[in-house]
Amino acid sequence: SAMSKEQRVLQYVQQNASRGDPDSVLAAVDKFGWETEWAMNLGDVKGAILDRFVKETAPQTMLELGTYMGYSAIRIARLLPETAKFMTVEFDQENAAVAREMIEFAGLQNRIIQITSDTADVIPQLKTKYDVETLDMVFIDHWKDVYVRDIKLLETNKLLRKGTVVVADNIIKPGAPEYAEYVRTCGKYDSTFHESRFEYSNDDIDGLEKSVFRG
Ligand SMILES: Cc1ncccc1-c1cc(O)c2nc[nH]c(=O)c2c1
Ligand SMILES: [Mg+2]
Repeated sequence: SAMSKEQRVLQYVQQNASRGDPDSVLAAVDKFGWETEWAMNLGDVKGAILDRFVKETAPQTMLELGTYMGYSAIRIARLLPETAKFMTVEFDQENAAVAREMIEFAGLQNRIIQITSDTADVIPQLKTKYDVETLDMVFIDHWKDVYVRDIKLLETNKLLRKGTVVVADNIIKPGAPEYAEYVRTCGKYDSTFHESRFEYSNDDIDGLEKSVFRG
């Protein structure tokens, strides 16, 4: 059967990037996104903002909700030390399969723990099954309608500590208004909005919310 868009991006990466070179993989995905087919990767513009947050935080324990094709997982993992523990969770099996190959091509499979499951099931298991004490950083980029559900799950499962940095994509497009309202008004976070551009767009606005847990 015909390839999916995600498989077309993976093929383009395998034919145009250098194996074991994460930056060349990111560049190939972004070139495809700008020039050939739009896809919901974080992208180069918002990606540069996330890079800065990851470098500033230097997390030893990191969680990503929403792997998709693995673009942001590669973006994050390329900045982490070998000793860091980084888990990424994806519900869709087909996307997870593409991500696994993309991450392997980038040579980062030893630095990323890929979990194919529902985040609502994984979050309560992180302490027992994945030996997590607390998280230093979280990147939320799965489905806007479950952002609030999942950050509350992180809270009730005692996975956040004073200073944990939670970053969320798509605050403007498609928009996560309930999430923005929650983190900005619940009193548990110091939250800032970082305006940017929607992925592979010169015109559309989007942005990342960065919320530091007060403990
Ligand atoms: C797909 C789409 N169409 C129009 C507007 C925005 C989106 C869009 C963009 C993203 O960055 C997404 N990230 C994670 N999960 C999503 O569902 C998602 C959806
Ligand atoms: Mg997104």
